[in-house]
Amino acid sequence: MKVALIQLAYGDDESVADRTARVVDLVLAQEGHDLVVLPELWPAGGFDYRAWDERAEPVDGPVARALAAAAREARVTLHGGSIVERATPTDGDGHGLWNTSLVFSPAGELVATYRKIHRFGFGEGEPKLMDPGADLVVIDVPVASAGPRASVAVGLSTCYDLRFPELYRALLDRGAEVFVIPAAWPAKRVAHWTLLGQARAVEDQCVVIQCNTAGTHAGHEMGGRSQVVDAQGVVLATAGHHEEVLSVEFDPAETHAWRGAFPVLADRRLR
Ligand SMILES: NC(=O)CCC(=O)C(=O)O
Repeated sequence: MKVALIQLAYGDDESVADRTARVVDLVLAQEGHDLVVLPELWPAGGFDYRAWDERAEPVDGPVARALAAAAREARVTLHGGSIVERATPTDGDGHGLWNTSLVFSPAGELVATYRKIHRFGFGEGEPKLMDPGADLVVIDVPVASAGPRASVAVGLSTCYDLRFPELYRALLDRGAEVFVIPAAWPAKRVAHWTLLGQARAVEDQCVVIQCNTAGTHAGHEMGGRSQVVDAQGVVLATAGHHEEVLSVEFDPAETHAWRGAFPVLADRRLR
C-alpha cells in the first residue's frame, strides 16, 4: 500500500481559497498512491478558534467539492483531513459545528465522514465551540498494488483522540488494520505525538499513519513530525518540522503475519 502524507504548513495570512488551491495541487502531484492524507482542520486553522464559525461549511461545501475533484483527477483515496462542519444539530451540545474528517474515493465520492470524538481545549476551543462525535468509523480502502479486489480496513480518528487508547481498541474490534490520524499537534508536545503513535501501533498491532500540521498559526507553532509506524512499532518514515510530503510503501500482509507470529491480542481478558 502506497501512502502520501501531506504535512501542510500555513500561517495566518493565507486565504482559505488560496490554501485550498495549493492543497489541490499537492494532492494532484500524488497520483500513483493508494491513499493521500491531509492534516486536521487545515482550511479553518487548527487553533484559529476565532475563525472557525466564519469558515465552517457543510460536508458538500466548497472545500469538500475541491477535494472530491482532486481525488477523482489523481485517482487516489483522499483523506482530506478535517473541516469545521456546519450542520443542524440533532444531538450533542447543540453548537451545530463539528471537527469532521472527509474521505473521498478515487471516483471522487464522499465515502466516509468522522466527527472527532475527544475535543481538545479543556473548556476552551473545541469543547466550547463544537459538538463531540459519537460514531466509530472503519472503512475499506482499495489497494491497487495488491490486485483489483484488495483493500485494507482503516480506522479513523483525529489528533487529541490519540491520547485515548480505548478508542483504538474499539476500532481494532471493528476490524481496523490501519489507523489514520490527521492532526494540528503543537511543537511543544510533539514528543507525545511520536510516542503515542508508536504505542498505538504496538498495543493494537496496527499500522499507524499520522499526518500533522507544520508552520505557525494563531500563535501556535505546529510540531510536524508526521510518521508512519508499522504493526511491530517500527517507524517506517518521519517528516521534519517544515512542509513536506512523506511517501511510504508498506505491505498490509505483514500486519497479519505479525499478529499470527505474536498473537498477543488473543490473550485479552477485559472487554
Ligand atoms: N488539535 C488537537 O487535538 C491538539 C491536541 C494536543 O495538542 C495534545 O493532545 O497535546
